[in-house]
Amino acid sequence: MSRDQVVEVAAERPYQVIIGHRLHDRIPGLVGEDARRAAVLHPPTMIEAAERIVHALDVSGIEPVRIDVPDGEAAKTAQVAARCWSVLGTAGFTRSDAIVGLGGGATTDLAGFVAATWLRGVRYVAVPTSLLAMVDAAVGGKTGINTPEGKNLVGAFHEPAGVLCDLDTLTSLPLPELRSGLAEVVKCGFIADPEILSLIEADPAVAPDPAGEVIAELVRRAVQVKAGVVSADLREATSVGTRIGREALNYGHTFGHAIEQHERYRWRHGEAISTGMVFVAELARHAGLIDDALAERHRSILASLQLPTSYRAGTFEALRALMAVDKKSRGTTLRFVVLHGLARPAILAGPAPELLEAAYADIC
Ligand SMILES: NC(=O)c1ccc[n+]([C@@H]2O[C@H](COP(=O)([O-])OP(=O)(O)OC[C@H]3O[C@@H](n4cnc5c(N)ncnc54)[C@H](O)[C@@H]3O)[C@@H](O)[C@H]2O)c1
Ligand SMILES: O=C(O)C(=O)C[C@@H](O)[C@H](O)[C@H](O)COP(=O)(O)O
Ligand SMILES: [Zn+2]
Repeated sequence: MSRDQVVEVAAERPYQVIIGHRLHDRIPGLVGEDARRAAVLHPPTMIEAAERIVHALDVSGIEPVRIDVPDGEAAKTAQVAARCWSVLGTAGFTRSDAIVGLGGGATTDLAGFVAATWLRGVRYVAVPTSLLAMVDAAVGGKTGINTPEGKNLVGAFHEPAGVLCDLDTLTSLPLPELRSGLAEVVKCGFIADPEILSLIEADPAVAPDPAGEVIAELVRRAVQVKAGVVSADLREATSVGTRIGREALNYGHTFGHAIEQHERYRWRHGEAISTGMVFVAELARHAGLIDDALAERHRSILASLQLPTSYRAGTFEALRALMAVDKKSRGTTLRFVVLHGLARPAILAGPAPELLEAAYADIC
């Protein structure tokens, strides 16, 4: 892709997702004219990119404050958020100052949360560096941290001022992380844009190539799906009966989040969501909502990307308990995002235990 692509997000505060190359110079502009300081939160893997951003801020007359956070899921804790607040307080961050989140989805979730909570909300710029963060985590304003009881249980909706997806950064991303990001891309294919599935099925081996044309098209399409959904239902408030808004983006996540926590975050998010999508496809098949071919398409496309499609037997009770704290639950009723057909997401509330057990047996 030679030119930058721009996807507009028309939520409460409209902003752009820019997908392209060498985008870091745009950060000072997004941080805003009023900002005197900007904090750059990043994991150890992103130190060189962080230094470049720090330099760009500095020459623009914005005082940079670099905040090193732990890698991956270890960043999404109350303790790490509290350390960030402490740095901001010591540096005298005011409401006109800004936060930049540079890294994978774990970092952008934390950075967005710190921006949402510092002084009840300051400007936030997302600079996702993993495929998963570009296509999903950095777009849409869901920010948050985990608690010992579950995934993403504390958070806020806080939209970024802009999102910069610099495809050049994907060249250093390890292949398993690229594959993990593709799970969320496949999710967008099943819930809204089947052309994504066709593009991957045409040649699954080229999909994760960070320098390829296909990945650029997949990023654009997945961001477009996410932008469309969050523009219509930012706060995940549209859900009447089986009608569904933002909850559609949670496809595969009820079971997937339970796996992540059960595995103490040793599975990547996309890997857990991959198995979660196969589980929920089997659930929909047993409920008579989709046919065998559509359920099988989940397995085949995810397996072709070398993503997991199964899980250990003998863990259902533990996973069932973890699913109970999913944000889609109401009282004691589990609610799953299912398909009623390709690109027709809906809610299945309170499926019978036999259906859940049959779907679990299918993935063991
Ligand atoms: N807020 C949302 O809407 C949303 C959506 C999807 C996922 N998420 C969250 O995102 C997280 C998963 O994101 P992730 O898969 O990016 O995981 P991650 O942030 O843990 O990043 C994965 C690994 O890749 C490394 N990395 C990132 N960019 C790199 C690069 N360019 N080069 C080399 N290494 C790089 C990271 O340091 C880390 O080790 C989960 O916590 C998930 O819950 C949030
Ligand atoms: O943006 C959304 O909405 C999503 O559900 C996207 C998911 O891919 C993402 O993993 C999100 O963090 C899950 O949110 P949660 O509300 O289930 O914690
Ligand atoms: Zn996800």
